[in-house]
Parts: sequence; C-alpha cells; structure tokens
Amino acid sequence: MKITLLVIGKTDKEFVKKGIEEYQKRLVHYIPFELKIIPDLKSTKNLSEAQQKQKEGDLILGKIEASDCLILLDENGKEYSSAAFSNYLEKKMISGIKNLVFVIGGPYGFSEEVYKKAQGKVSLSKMTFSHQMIRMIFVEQLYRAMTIIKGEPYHHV
Ligand SMILES: C[S@@+](CC[C@H](N)C(=O)[O-])C[C@H]1O[C@@H](n2cnc3c(N)ncnc32)[C@H](O)[C@@H]1O
Repeated sequence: MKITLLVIGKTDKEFVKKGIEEYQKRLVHYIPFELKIIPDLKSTKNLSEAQQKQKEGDLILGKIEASDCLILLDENGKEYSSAAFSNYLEKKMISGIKNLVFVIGGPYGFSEEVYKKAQGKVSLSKMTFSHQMIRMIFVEQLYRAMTIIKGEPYHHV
C-alpha cells in the first residue's frame, strides 16, 4: 500500500518544510509515501471563501482515482491514540487498498462534495491547526504509527 498526503498550496513556512522533510525521509523506509500538492488558488484568482472551497474541492476530487481510499483530516473526525491509529493503518495495509489518500483541506476546510466522497474522517485533536502546521504533525504521526507496527522503540522513548 502507498500513502498519499494531498495538500492545498505549497509549504511556505521554512520550519514546517524542514519538519516534513525530516519525517518524510524516515517514513519512506517503511512505506511508499508521496506528498502531493494542489496549487493554491488564492494567489491567482480573487475568489470568495465559498468559491475557493468549491474549486479546491473539485481539484481534490480530480486527483482521486476510483480505487483510492479517501480519508479526510478533519477536526470533527474520529480521534485515535497513536497506538489505535497504527492499528487503523495496519488494517488498511492488509485490506488490499493500493493507495490510501489522506487530504488536508485549505484554510476554509472542505466542500460538501469532498465530504460526500470521503470514506472516513480522522481528527488529530479538537483543536484547529493551520493547513500548513498539520502537514508536519501528521507526517510525524504516520512515521510513529509505522514504528509501532514494526515494534520499534520510537513511540516509547
Ligand atoms: C485551518 S483548517 C480549516 C478549518 C475550517 N474552519 C474547517 O471547517 O475545517 C485547515 C485544514 O487543516 C486540517 N486540520 C486542522 N485542524 C485539524 C485537526 N485538529 N484534526 C485534523 N485535521 C485538522 C483540516 O484538513 C482542515 O481542513
């Protein structure tokens, strides 16, 4: 199984970029992983919040293949401990899914169409993170989950 993390707009904060690179480098030792960026619309067009959300939603759905398992990162989704999340990932890995796609919404979240198409929603806490910060936090959690699956000490030290 491959994991894709789909995000809106490039990572513009240098410290976030560095953090993602660090954990992405570690993660790919365990599982194929790709960070896919959908170009940011705001810089090119003067869109209202609703229009931006709608257009970003269309772009997100345009990147999803019929066989993909689409999971949204959403503060109203299901919360997991890191151990429970590793269990969730392991189940996906043995279920025959080829591409597990996690999506981080833009600054205004997801359109209704994206919510309708998604097969699940994962929350990383009840707090709201910026669409930039959450990338780094989530890649670390993916790495943590893989070390738990492999029985390695990272989670316990
Ligand atoms: C600034 S937030 C958008 C907040 C927006 N008000 C909403 O309704 O979703 C940008 C994106 O970061 C992700 N995000 C932020 N906080 C999160 C959390 N606690 N758990 C999971 N994802 C989160 C979501 O993908 C969200 O679409």
